[in-house]
Amino acid sequence: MSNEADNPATEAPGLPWDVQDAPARRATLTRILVRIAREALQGDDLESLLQGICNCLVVELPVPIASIILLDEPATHFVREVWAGELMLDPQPIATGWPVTRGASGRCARLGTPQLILDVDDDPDYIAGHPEVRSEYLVPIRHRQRLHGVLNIECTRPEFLDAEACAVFDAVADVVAGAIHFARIADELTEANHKLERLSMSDGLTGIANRRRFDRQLEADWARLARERRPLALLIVDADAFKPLNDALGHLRGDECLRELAHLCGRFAGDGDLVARFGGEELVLLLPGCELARACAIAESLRLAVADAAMPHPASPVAPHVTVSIGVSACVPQANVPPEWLVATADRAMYAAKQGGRNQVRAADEGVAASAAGLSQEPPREAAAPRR
Ligand SMILES: Nc1nc2c(ncn2[C@@H]2O[C@H](COP(=O)(O)OP(=O)(O)OP(=O)(O)O)[C@@H](O)[C@H]2O)c(=O)[nH]1
Repeated sequence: MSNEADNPATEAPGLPWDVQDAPARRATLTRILVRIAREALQGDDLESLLQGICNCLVVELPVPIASIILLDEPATHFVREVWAGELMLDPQPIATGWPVTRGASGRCARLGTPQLILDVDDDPDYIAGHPEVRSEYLVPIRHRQRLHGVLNIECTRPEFLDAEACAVFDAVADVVAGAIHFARIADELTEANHKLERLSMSDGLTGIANRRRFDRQLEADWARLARERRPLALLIVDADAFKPLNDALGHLRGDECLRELAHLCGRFAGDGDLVARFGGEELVLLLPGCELARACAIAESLRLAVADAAMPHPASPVAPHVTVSIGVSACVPQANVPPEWLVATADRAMYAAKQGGRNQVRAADEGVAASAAGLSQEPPREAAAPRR
């Protein structure tokens, strides 16, 4: 439920309404329509737009309560109410979900037709919201086939709800329906954009981050850790003899193997770390705050975990199961060195692991063995050229 504390409508109940003065009535109703159309076109967001419409109705007409009650998607419950005026009913029921089996508003939603109640005392479904209300008009807010809610107008003067006034409220409900429809389209577009953004950052085969996401994360972590003067480590994990695996067992089995490798890598990534598919059969782990010795230990544990998974590889020159070669690099980033330095050095280490016979971990800096901790943690002033 929504109502602004400083809502002008609550201070200005309906203006005098002369039933005899037809031209004046018509002028007022026309003015309302124009104002409401303007509100619908210019509202910043749906909530303030609906509030503006309710305020307008209460300020201009002998209407102590005007509300717009919105339905959930299957149209079985009212879930939100925007109102103006002097509502004396506890707003809580709507906030917790008001079924359409209750009240005159519920009847309007169920039947999908306007409900004109000329004497609220005679209506078995009417639930009092204000002691002076004598009549009520409820209009479904519908855009094409979709029912969005109900416009509720409560009056102190029964004669006010004549055919002309009801026709104006029907038009108001149409304007509200259009505004809700376009606001929901805008919400759906925003959601679709977020989904696209997520998709454009993930790898379709394995579901982990893709190269684009890795590049962004590397750049961001590099800049942040340069400021914090903390290390950043990178593991490049390359499946051994993957072409022979594909040739022997088929590409689908190769795909499955990549998914399993991605899953295994994920087991070694903590909060703030990133596992990504770098390309082809190469995966990467980016480990902010991690020094070379610890990164090498993680790489060794990962290598053993892959061996333990015992994925069959009948064509491997290394073992009867799938194995990986891992290159590790780590440094305290420097702002004047590009982050590609980390990739290039880890890549060279991975290449050294391949040259050394595969199924092993090598650390950066001339392919020194993984167990050799305490390597230089400072990147050179100029980035080494990437291998590819
Ligand atoms: N099934 C499958 N295979 C892929 C995918 N991406 C790349 N590959 C294959 O991975 C293989 C990589 O082969 P190479 O670069 O020659 O390396 P390798 O056979 O793994 O040999 P080493 O790396 O030297 O151990 C190629 O045959 C690619 O077709 C993928 O998404 N699915």
